[in-house]
Amino acid sequence: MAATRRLTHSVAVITLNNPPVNALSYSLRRSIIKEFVDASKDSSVEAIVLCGANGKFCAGADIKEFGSTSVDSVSLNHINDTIESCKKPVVAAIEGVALGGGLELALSCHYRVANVQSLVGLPEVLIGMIPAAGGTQRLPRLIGIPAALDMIVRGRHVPATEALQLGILDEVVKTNTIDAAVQMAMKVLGQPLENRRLGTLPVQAIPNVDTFLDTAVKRAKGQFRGAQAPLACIEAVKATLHLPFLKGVENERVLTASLWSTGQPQAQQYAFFSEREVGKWTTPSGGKWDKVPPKPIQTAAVIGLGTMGRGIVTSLSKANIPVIAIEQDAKQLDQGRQAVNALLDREVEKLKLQGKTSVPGNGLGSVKFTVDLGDLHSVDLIIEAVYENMQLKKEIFRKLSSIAKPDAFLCTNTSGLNVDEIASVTNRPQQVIGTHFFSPANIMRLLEVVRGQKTSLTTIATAMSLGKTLGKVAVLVGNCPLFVGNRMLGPYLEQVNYLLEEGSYPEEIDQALEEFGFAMGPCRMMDLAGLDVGWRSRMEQGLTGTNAPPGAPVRQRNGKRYSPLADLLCESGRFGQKTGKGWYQYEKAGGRIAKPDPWVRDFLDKYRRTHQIARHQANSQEIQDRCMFALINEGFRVLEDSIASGPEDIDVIYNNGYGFPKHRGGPMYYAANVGLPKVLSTLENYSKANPDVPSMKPAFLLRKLAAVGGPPIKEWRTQLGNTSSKL
Ligand SMILES: CC/C=C\CC(=O)SCCNC(=O)CCNC(=O)[C@H](O)C(C)(C)COP(=O)(O)OP(=O)(O)OC[C@H]1O[C@@H](n2cnc3c(N)ncnc32)[C@H](O)[C@@H]1OP(=O)(O)O
Repeated sequence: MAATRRLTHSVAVITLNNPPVNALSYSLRRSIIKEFVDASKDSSVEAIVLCGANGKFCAGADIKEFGSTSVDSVSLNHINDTIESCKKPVVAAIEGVALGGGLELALSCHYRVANVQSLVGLPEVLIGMIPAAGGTQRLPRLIGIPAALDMIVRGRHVPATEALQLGILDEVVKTNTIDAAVQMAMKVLGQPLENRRLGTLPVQAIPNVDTFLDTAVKRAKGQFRGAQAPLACIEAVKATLHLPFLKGVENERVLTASLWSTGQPQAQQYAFFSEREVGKWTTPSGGKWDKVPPKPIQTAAVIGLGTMGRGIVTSLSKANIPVIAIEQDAKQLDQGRQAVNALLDREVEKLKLQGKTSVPGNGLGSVKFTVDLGDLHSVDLIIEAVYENMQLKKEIFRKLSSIAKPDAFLCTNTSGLNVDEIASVTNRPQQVIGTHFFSPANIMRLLEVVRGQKTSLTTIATAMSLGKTLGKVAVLVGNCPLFVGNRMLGPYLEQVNYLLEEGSYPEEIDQALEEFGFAMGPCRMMDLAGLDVGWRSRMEQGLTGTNAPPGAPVRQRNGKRYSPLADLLCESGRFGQKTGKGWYQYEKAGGRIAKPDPWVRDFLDKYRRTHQIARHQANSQEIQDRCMFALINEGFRVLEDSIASGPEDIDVIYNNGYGFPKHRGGPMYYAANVGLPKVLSTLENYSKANPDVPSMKPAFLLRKLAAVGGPPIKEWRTQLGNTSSKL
């Protein structure tokens, strides 16, 4: 971890070296300032270039050091001020990334030259912080308030070509970035530096700035639901209008301290590192992510071009993997082709915006559409994405056994069916694995990789590596009904139904959980997913419809409480958005604007009267507690069953697949934060009052952890002890 210095002509080239991303750790910062001060004093040096080792400029402050004391004696602000005030020209040579403190360092240089492939940005907001080394003060002075605010509040990684247009960069080159920076440094020798010192410049005035900022605050409140960092970012940028530079930087410090006291940065940083940890999978048999090499996937196929299949084809093509897309007849193939082509056209537009049009074939893998399964004989990996029907899936896997080449991997995109049962009909169960994509599959980041009993380590490694190639966060889970995410959703939605029965209306429940921070409340989510999906499954399980036990009480099944509300809605043709009616009404079938429906209120009121249920209108806190604690309790059971290997895995699944607010870290991190004894006692109270709701009976592991005072989440794994692992 050091900065090194060499001389090229009369230019000192200082290289940041702290693998893997040259994060600005305390020791790197110390070394930078030493090399920089030496270079500025050295009379043989006329100019200075700052660059990063291993093709990366710098990914910012070392996040691992946040919260630790005694590392602030060489602050990044001090380095930046020293660089900016240097009398010799300083040029940043940006390769790979210049993010967070990395871009702030570059902004304090007098010039910036970047490689065309590089990305710049101030993504601190994504880890619950604001840029606090002058970034909120220098960037608006360079590119104006609107463009700076957009970058800072969204934490966007901006491609070099766009950064050049915005005025962040002075030059973009295809190769030899450091040489180009040295050339730039020599070219500007002798030119005045005053107007290159961003901290000394005024910020450009914009008309109606107050209205503009108020709108930004309103938008951020709506979009980020309870996350404080986006609001603090706006506050920090606003300061450029009325505070001199140094006061603005001091304000950054105050805002950072105040953010830290909310606990949100800690939660988001936990989420950041958890996403990286889940890639480092292990299995009880000794399989490990860095010991088992994945097989390269050069070609892939997707069977079924419904909503999921279309997204998966697009995702593979985006990753430049040639895909064969299969449907069962010409009509459905044609519909699928049109839908996929529309999605791919949008991807091309995005690539154009990123200046990547020069990549051969636009950087997208080719897609061949066919109805002939025989075309799959030479592909490396096949993803079946037909609808959730075990018999249909088995029929396809039987056929694939004889068609696919012997070493091809067979994946099933199921949201909860038994992967072992599907694998059992093939001649290669060791090469069968579940790949549970989330809709829309070309956008959603989560991939649950479901390991069957016979799935080989190579198959796991290959599926996990494919997830990474597709830009997803892949989490290895065990095989049980509904896996992790959907299994936990069961008790959560059960509570939603009970709250509706007891007297809450859909919009009240959604409001409470959206206030909690969920991207979408559960009733809107059910409407979006389609209420008929659960209804069919309940019919198959014999809980409702013609298979239901004759004479069963309406609100009980097998001695447990049961809510028939969603069944009744489906029986009256209300399947959600697709039919224009569900828990809400929509402007048309397929419409997206949810409006409270008087019909639903009337239906719920009548239902309560029929079943003589006294109305209990739960407040937001009760709604949040019951739904969240039901979800968390099932999370503990998932851990007990070793379906997920740790709480981080569950949190990553919920943050990336279910719209859980990242500023709360994830459901299990939230539980640790609330305090496990409190979660336990709330569940115990509910359970005592409602013995017919077994999902709320506190999980054994929750009791065990609460009994030792609720240790920090990092220690939970050691408490898991010997479980019969499904991983
Ligand atoms: C006064 C305060 C001043 C400044 C504030 C800041 O600068 S806050 C930090 C702002 N920067 C960021 O938020 C960037 C975070 N990193 C990323 O977005 C990605 O890691 C990156 C750089 C785009 C690289 O992505 P890639 O997919 O290539 O790799 P991966 O994410 O797996 O990261 C590789 C390993 O590097 C570790 N790491 C990344 N960034 C940091 C960081 N800033 N500090 C510490 N460590 C970092 C990451 O955890 C990975 O570690 P590993 O042990 O290999 O899992």
